[in-house]
Amino acid sequence: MTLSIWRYAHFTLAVVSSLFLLMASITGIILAIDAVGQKLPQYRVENFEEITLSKVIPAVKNQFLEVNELTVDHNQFVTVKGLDENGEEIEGYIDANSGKIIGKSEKKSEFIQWVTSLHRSLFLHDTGRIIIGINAFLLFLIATSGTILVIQRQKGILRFFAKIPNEGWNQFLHVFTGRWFLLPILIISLSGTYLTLNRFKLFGEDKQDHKEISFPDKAPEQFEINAFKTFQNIKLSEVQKIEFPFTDDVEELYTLKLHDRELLVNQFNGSILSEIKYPKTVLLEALSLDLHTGRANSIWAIILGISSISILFFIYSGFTMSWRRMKNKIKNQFSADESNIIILVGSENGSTLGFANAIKNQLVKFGKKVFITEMNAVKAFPNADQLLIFTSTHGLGDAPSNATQFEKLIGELNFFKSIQTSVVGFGSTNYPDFCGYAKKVESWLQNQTWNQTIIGFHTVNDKSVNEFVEWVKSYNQISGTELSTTPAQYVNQPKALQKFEVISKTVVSEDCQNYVVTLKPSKKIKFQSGDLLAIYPGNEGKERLYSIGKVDGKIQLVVKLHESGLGSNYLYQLEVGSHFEARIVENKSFHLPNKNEAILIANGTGIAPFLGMINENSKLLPLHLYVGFRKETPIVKAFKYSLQTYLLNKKIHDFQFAFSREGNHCYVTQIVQNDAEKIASLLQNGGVVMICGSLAMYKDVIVALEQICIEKTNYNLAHFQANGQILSDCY
Ligand SMILES: Cc1cc2nc3c(=O)[nH]c(=O)nc-3n(C[C@H](O)[C@H](O)[C@H](O)COP(=O)(O)O)c2cc1C
Repeated sequence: MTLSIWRYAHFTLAVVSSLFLLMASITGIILAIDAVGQKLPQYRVENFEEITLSKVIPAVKNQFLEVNELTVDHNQFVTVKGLDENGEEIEGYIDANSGKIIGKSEKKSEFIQWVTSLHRSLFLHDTGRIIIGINAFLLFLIATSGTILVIQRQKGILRFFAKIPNEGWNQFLHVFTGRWFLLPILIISLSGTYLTLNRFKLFGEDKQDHKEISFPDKAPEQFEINAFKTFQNIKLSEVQKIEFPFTDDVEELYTLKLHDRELLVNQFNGSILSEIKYPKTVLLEALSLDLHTGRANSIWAIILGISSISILFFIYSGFTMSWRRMKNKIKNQFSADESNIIILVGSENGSTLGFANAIKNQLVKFGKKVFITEMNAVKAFPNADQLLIFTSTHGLGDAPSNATQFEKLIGELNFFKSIQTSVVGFGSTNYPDFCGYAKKVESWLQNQTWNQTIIGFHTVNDKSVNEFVEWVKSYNQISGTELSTTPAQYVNQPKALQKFEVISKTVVSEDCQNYVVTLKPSKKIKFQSGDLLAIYPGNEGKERLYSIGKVDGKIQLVVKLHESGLGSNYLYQLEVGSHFEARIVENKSFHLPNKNEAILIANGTGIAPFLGMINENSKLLPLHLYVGFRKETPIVKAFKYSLQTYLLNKKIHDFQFAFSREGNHCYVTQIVQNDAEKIASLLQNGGVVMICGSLAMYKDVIVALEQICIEKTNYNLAHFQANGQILSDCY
């Protein structure tokens, strides 16, 4: 809970100030580069730190007819203003040892002036300065709340720089840069805030005036300037500016503006006539300017520039993470009180909620009354029969922030009837206590009188969809539901889409609603038969997946046109030659193992990946295809025709068709059963069985295979499943 408060604070502050921070970072990078660039022409003298005014002032006076002022800038370059021997006005950098001009003083370019003005005040004068000042302070708060989040995440200040487990590129980037750039960002934000406050004199101004000086009527004797004690004691490095006396009038003085004080010095004997010390606010302002602009030190200027770049990274990675978190929201079609299945979710960053939502949506489609909520909202749901708990682990074996109250609440509640439960732990083996919190949840449930565990504790490492599908399969078996066991169904984050061209498409008939569509990716991409093509029809963000057969390097899909099918209608209405966007989803668990004999079992459109696998079988592995259709329609005849060609090329060893409405009047399960001996020996010799098509067919085939295993091998089907010899992609 506390974590959430800091996270909300961090996020809200970032949202409020992001546009300003974006502008301030980009202009800050430019100004940092300028600050480094300014130091490149070297007008700084070697002995800058040692040389005193008793050397510099006579040297300068020697070179010019008249000297008005001498300034020393933050680059330690000395500029003189005055008149040359010809009485011409002159302004330039000098060598402080000789007083000679060594370079022309240059004004800042218009571009840099423009950027500076945007950075400081958004061209809005005082109003702009206030806005920028507020944002500098917000940056300070963001950095502070971010530090607290890193400390909480790393479990203590002492572990601040401990290894960051890999939780995705964005999170890694955010935490990594956060730890290294925290200090410069705090300095940038505090100095920026101070400069604004000081500009509006919010710290008061206790600047003194010089005291009244009484001058003699007659000018005293002129001593040698290099003998002035005052000038001998002041180094050039202490000076900001020297204003020279205009004439040899007795009231004309040297005004020495040093870093910490201002002196009025007698031009005849060097005595100090008045001295005022600058107030602390002025000293702090100079320090803030040095720290905020990097003007005094090029290494610091480079650090400031890199820190500004890091702020851009923060904005990008922070918003990407938050978007992912928010994307997986809780939405319910049924109320808590009317629902029979309750899904409780413990999730910090939203990925577990993504898995839970995928299950909820499917169960609702199958007509179940399901309610999904966070674990902290657990209660004695009046109509609940089943409690599915999906939880991640955070900290070091701790609860995610929306599950922190669960232990207390579950200890207090009673359903007064038996409730079926199943716990799935989401975690990462990068952490010492893998799924530690989920394990605790499982043990708390075991202590409840009402608990009836229906599936043993399952874990999912690193958001692995394949591991999650194992739980889905167990759930399907126990509950009799037909939730999708296609891993890609649970992939949470759609990646960048690619363009595909429609190369050819067959037409459907009254007899046959299946059609074949061939596609070519616009750019070269890697894919293979058994992968999936995800399409997004109707711009509604809905995803539809189709099994790919790679035939002659192109994507071949076999699709059944459903009357109100979103995906099948979308693909069917695409013209040959037109383009559309989709993405390939790698489906490693349904790739043809490239050294084994294989039995391929399909019904209907499930033939698609197998046609591709056979086409690609350049190693001439012995492949046996069993496929079921209703009737021998023209499209099925075309499949048969190409299979006969593959037979001649030895790309397939044999194939059998089952027709449920004509011919041999049987289902594919039956032709599988007929070949029990062959299947048993293939499995015992390490071969694989791949199944693609409807879930109903899958269930029947699995029963048939179970029987074959028991009767004809020394093992049950689970043995071959565990060996990775039974692969499926059914829907
Ligand atoms: C700060 C932090 C601490 C974590 N601690 C653990 C842990 O102790 N044990 C574990 O198995 N996984 C740990 N994880 C991994 C997460 O549980 C895992 O990535 C999970 O899939 C995240 O789910 P969520 O996005 O729903 O929060 C941690 C992750 C983070 C970011």
